[in-house]
Amino acid sequence: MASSILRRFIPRKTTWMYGQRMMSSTIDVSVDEQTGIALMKMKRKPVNSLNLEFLQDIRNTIVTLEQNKKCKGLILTSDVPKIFSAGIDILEMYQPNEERLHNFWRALQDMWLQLYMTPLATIAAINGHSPAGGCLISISCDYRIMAPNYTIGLNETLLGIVAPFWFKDAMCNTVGYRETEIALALGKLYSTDEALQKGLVDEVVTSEQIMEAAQRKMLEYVKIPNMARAMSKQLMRQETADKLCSTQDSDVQNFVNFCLQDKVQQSLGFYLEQLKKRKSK
Ligand SMILES: CCCCCCCCCC/C=C\CC(=O)SCCNC(=O)CCNC(=O)[C@H](O)C(C)(C)COP(=O)(O)OP(=O)(O)OC[C@H]1O[C@@H](n2cnc3c(N)ncnc32)[C@H](O)[C@@H]1OP(=O)(O)O
Repeated sequence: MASSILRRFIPRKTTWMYGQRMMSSTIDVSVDEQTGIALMKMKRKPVNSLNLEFLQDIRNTIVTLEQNKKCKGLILTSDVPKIFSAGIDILEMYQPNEERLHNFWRALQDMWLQLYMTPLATIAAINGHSPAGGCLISISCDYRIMAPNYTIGLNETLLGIVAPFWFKDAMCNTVGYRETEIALALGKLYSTDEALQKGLVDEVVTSEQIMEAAQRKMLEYVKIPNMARAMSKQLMRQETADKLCSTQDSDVQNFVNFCLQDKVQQSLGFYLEQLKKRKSK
């Protein structure tokens, strides 16, 4: 179902398959062939930040699962305690190599298109903080369950950068225009309870219960006739995905030009320093 545009790029082969288990250095995947449910655990320490290779691994894994006739649903979670994903690896944007910067953004676009449009049912079990790119992964799933006392949101403006239009579109599709407008301007990181109240997540359960809750909800999804469920998702999402598909090259160029600006580099450097200082306090 994912359009042929989404399949233009052959992902790197860094994921190994052993029976129903797939492994890479940053991802652990198992598939329960009885239920048709796959579990993907992100494990890029220390904070599951999204660098080029990790993004390629995530996409590669989704493609492989889509090709597995027995797999119908995918639960995405983190193996890193208290952090779902810290979003983009800021070191990819700070003092970058220009060619790698191009490839990095392309990999982010491709991962997003694959996840957003996958015919698999997807549930994010958000068992830790989920800022920026972590929030994007969450809102690209069909359903979100979050554990208490964490934060989630598109906080890009706090770093002196801007969420691209497709982050904005995915957010708008989840919480609506006005809430997105406020969230983006303020770089708002929602607490779990606020996120539930605004519809950014669908359910809150304790960390101990989150996997069971995700499995339970996923069984509901995979019970629905596959094609009808996948086509209803396409109906809701294709327009948003097409907007990026038709402008991928210019979006890469805009991102690269934006990142290379002195002001943006200064902001990123300052933000990285703050992160380190916060740690030493
Ligand atoms: C015309 C317009 C064109 C369009 C332009 C587009 C512009 C770009 C758009 C970019 C889109 C998305 C952006 C992002 O995703 S940016 C990333 C945003 N993420 C964050 O702000 C999260 C920052 N991190 C934290 O808040 C915390 O680390 C945490 C996740 C809450 C975890 O806290 P912790 O106390 O458990 O761990 P901490 O000690 O802070 O971190 C451990 C080490 O990890 C480093 N680190 C944390 N986050 C990142 C990251 N995102 N990238 C790289 N490195 C990160 C941190 O510095 C520590 O490192 P060290 O051990 O000190 O070396």
